[in-house]
Amino acid sequence: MRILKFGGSSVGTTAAIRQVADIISEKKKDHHLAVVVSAFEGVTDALEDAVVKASKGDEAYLNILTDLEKRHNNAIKELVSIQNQSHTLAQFKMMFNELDDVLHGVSLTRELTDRTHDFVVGFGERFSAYIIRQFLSDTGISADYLDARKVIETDRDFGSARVQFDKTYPKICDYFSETDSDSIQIVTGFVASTSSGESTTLGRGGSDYTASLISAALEAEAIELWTDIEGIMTADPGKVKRYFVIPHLSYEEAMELSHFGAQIIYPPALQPAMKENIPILIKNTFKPEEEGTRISNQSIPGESIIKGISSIDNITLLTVKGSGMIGVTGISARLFGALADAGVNIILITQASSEHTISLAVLPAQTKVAQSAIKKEFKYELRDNIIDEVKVENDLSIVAVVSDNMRRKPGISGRVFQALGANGINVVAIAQGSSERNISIVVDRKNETKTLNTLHDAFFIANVKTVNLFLVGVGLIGGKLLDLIQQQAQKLLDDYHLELKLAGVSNSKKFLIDDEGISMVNWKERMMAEGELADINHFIDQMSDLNLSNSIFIDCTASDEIASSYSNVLESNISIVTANKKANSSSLATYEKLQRLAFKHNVAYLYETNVGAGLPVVATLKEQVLTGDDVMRIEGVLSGTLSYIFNTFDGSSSFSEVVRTARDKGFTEPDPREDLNGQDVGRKLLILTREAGLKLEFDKIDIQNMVPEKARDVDTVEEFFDILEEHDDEFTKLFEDAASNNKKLCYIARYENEKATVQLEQIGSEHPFYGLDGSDNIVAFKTRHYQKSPIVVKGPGAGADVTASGIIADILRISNAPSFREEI
Ligand SMILES: NC(=O)C1=CN([C@@H]2O[C@H](COP(=O)(O)OP(=O)(O)OC[C@H]3O[C@@H](n4cnc5c(N)ncnc54)[C@H](OP(=O)(O)O)[C@@H]3O)[C@@H](O)[C@H]2O)C=CC1
Ligand SMILES: N[C@@H](CC=O)C(=O)O
Ligand code: NA
Repeated sequence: MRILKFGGSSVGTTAAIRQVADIISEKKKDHHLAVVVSAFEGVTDALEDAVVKASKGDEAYLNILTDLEKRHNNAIKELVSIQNQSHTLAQFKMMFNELDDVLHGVSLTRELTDRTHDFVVGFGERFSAYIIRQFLSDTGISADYLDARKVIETDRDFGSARVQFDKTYPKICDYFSETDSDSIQIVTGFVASTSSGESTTLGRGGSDYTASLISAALEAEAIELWTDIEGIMTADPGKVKRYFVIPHLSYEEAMELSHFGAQIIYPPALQPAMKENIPILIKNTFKPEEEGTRISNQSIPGESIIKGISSIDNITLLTVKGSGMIGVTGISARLFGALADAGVNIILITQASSEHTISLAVLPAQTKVAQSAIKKEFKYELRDNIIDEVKVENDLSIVAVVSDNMRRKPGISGRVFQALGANGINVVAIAQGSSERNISIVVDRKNETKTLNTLHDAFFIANVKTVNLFLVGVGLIGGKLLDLIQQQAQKLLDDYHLELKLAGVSNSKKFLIDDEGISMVNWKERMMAEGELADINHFIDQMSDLNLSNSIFIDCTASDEIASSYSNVLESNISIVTANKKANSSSLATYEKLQRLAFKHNVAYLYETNVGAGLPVVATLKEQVLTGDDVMRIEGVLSGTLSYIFNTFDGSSSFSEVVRTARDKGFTEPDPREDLNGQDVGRKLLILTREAGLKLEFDKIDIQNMVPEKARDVDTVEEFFDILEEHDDEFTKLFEDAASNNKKLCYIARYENEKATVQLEQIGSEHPFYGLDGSDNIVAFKTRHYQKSPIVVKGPGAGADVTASGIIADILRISNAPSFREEI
């Protein structure tokens, strides 16, 4: 025998009922069936509303009745064959008159007892079971109507009646043994009766309870709960986009998950079935081909470590704390006793092993009651300061990670907290049941969704991890970055399960933020059409309000304004990758503050492309310093532009033409004067000295400016080029002077003995920088460990490709930084 139960939404429309009939006719080929049905969707609520209105003398209850009668009559007309319609309508009319009479009585007496209430709200199931039975018979499926009041007996505690198992089970067995086993019993869910035949109801999860009781009595092979969702999900689909259906859960896991918010089943209702080890299947009426979720004690091979992640959106944390609690027996007994007496439902408890604090989570509606119960119980301890005030923290959520498979398995909680830490999520409290089946984490309510997504990504490793990119500046470098990401997208997805999603984008005119993602192809059209006027503060506000896990802010501008907003980004627990050197080359205080903020908020602040574009210059130096080495000298050609210019300029074309070519090749700053005036190189040298642990300010660097005086203050780059042309001869002369000495020109940055200089030099063939080619950068670090032969990094140090790939490398460093994706 298999028990099928169809919930309200599965019988909500006549189309749905036809679907139910199809499922039954399919199932009956292989199994003996009994079918429990709920009231049509919304009917129980309408009955409740009607009886409450009637009890207040509100005549509107009559309208509700009329609507209910119409709805059921229409269903009969649509579903029941012509020859059986008048009979069914007549039977239905009799039931309906009974309801009408009771409500009329309630409206006259203005009195609503629990007993009457139970009687009225149970009509919905009687209506639906009756109609469905008739419909099935008409479609050739032999079916009987069973009013469960005949077989399920409860006590007389109307409103919250308890099932009398010793009476109920024999009644069910007797009834079924006497019925024709070829005929399917269509059973009213939710309703029961007392020994003297008065109607009662089974409370929350009522129809599940009916199915569960019948299955336990008949020792059924399984229960199928047919509903409008595909099963129990790994997480709430409203909060986690990449949820999926959990194929299998143990009874205990199902209970843990539903305790923490996954309200698909109501475990107490399924207790009779669980006790008998009867498997429970959750299936979708509208997608019967889907596997659904199976709840049983037999696990399936290859199950994931974590089964599901659920949450309670709004809780209050009460903390009782005080030195007087240490070593004193009976404190917690008194605390929980007092709360139980006050009817407070405690969702989570955590106690420090020092016994100094006990924290407990309750629903906000119970905060006041809980607080005053505690105050009353510990009146004297509070007066004598043995116990401090009861601390109340509002606007918190509990997120629970649930699985049997994490029992006795080390590393799970490590993985949980590593993932949370990597996303800047602060943990307010933690509890783990000794069953090790559940790790519960209390977080700020604003972080609930982020926490769910972070943990979901961290554990369901077969799934893809999404990194949300917020890109400001989509010129040469930013544009190339988007191109390269697109080119790499499939590989990153296939090999690393990594999706780089553009969640925000801005240029100097507009910005657009969309957590669903922005196409990297037509971002511009969309941003210009839908975006808001560019405003970095609004951009950052919206980005942090979204609070997406794995967010990275990328700066591909050369703007001071954007650079000065980094602290806001880091304070929002969002990592930064920047090609813009302005922040790191501003005051030392700012540089140090940003490092501190990144550390404090446990996010990354990476800027490899600040020096030598994609070349591993910053990382090399950083690692050297971390190992305890001291930097004695930094020397290098740090400008791709200037390297290109002086490697190419041989007098055959004019200097200004060579500069234009460098610009066209994408080597220069947005304004090439920043290269020629030495500022860009100065910034890079400054950044390197700071990475080396030296405390330098920009104005301490002696920089040779090669921009002709007249060209320094003109407004546009074109005007600059015009003036530069007028000075071509001066540069030709510089070249010729060097050539006559058998030397070449080289613009060198150097730090040694507390002196920092950036200047044009003549170097001979013996110099290690002499052989530089194209836009090559070279940097040599002479350190305590590398004195004789310095560490040298060399290669193309400017251009869109190398810079964009350097930015991607930083993004990947952040994305893969935590090792929680490795299978334990
Ligand atoms: N070229 C190279 O080889 C290397 C460059 N870099 C650095 O990369 C950065 C970008 O250079 P590049 O791509 O050539 O510059 P571009 O001038 O081509 O692009 C700059 C982008 O920033 C946008 N922008 C400017 N100000 C703002 C603002 N306030 N708010 C929002 N967006 C703004 C511009 O908007 P709009 O499109 O509206 O003008 C443009 O999209 C620079 O900091 C540079 O130093 C680093 C290493 C190597
Ligand atoms: N303009 C710069 C670009 C890299 O930072 C250069 O030429 O090196
Ligand atoms: Na670099």
